Amino acid sequence: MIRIATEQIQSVSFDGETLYILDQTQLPAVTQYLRITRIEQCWQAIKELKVRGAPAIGIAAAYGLLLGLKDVAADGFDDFYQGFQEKSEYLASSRPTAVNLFWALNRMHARLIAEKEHSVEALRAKLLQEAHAIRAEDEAVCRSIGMHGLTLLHDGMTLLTHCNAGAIATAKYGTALAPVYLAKERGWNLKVIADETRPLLQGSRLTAWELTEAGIDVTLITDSMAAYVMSKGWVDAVIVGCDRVAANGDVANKIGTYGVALLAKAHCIPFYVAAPMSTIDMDTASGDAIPIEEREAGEITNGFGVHTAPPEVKVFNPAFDVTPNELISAIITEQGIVRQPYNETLIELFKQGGNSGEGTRHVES
Ligand SMILES: CSC[C@H]1O[C@H](OP(=O)(O)O)[C@H](O)[C@@H]1O
Repeated sequence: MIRIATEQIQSVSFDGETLYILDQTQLPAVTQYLRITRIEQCWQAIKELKVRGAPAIGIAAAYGLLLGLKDVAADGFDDFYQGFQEKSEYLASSRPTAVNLFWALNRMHARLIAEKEHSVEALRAKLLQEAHAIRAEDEAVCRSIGMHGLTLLHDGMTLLTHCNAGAIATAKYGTALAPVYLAKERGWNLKVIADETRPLLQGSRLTAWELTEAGIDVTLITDSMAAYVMSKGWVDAVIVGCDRVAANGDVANKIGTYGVALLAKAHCIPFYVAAPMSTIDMDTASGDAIPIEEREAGEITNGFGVHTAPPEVKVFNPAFDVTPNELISAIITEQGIVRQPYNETLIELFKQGGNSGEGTRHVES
């Protein structure tokens, strides 16, 4: 195994010509970066979870759009805009649940419209600026989520998390794991219990890897052990990421999150969701309107190349589930922490200047 400090890792970066993506399907055994020069490669990397995690998907899509626009030979705005629409809608078809994909594409669209008086050459430069801004802001957003998250925690706590909402799912720090990284900076000793998170094992392959690399105390468990460790009193709080927060506070996150939330409720354990404002979708009223991605059967019947079920067996493989807002103790955002009633507190948050991308809805999930 190649051991490098996680702070050196950049899940997504762009040098103006090439998009570099940390291939998360190869972790933890191999740390390798994909060199992406075509929009089709970006689409495939998102679809196959080579780049994954709502913020990282949005950042990759913003850069992937720039790669696609290299194929758009346009002298005037109208031709360029048509090409932009086509490339944006193509990227929007890669995965349906993580709203950051659409938020990032909408934000690039808003910048294009705002700058429409400029030449096509200038527009390309301004869209590159916007994509870099999306990435740079995400790093600051995640650090701020970490700072706010720390106000809910104290030294010596043990947190249970599900899936991976860590540094590699974002520009840096992560969302759910941001408080863990900042706690280490502060000299605290937080412990993490990580669900392996079937079927794609983001917890064992990614969270356990990230935290081990960072020298943070992490214990890996199977998803089915979460109830037992809670019953033993070993979990002080649960903290997870999200892929889309509806306007009423319902949260779509990796499959299995809903069950963890029910377990936390049963054991009177706080259940926190770390959510960048870019993942809060005020256009979606409640969780039942969030599109849930269904993925191929092979991820379950022969995950990682090992046949563990008859190949002809029927399979249901939703990649996400929805945790009803009443199971969520608090939502941690970069602008602060909100609690029930979420249908009111989330609106207040955006009135304070949230970055929802509303009003620029151009690609729909
Ligand atoms: C910081 S977003 C992390 C979020 O995204 C993951 O989904 P996937 O691995 O399919 O991209 C998971 O739901 C995480 O909580």
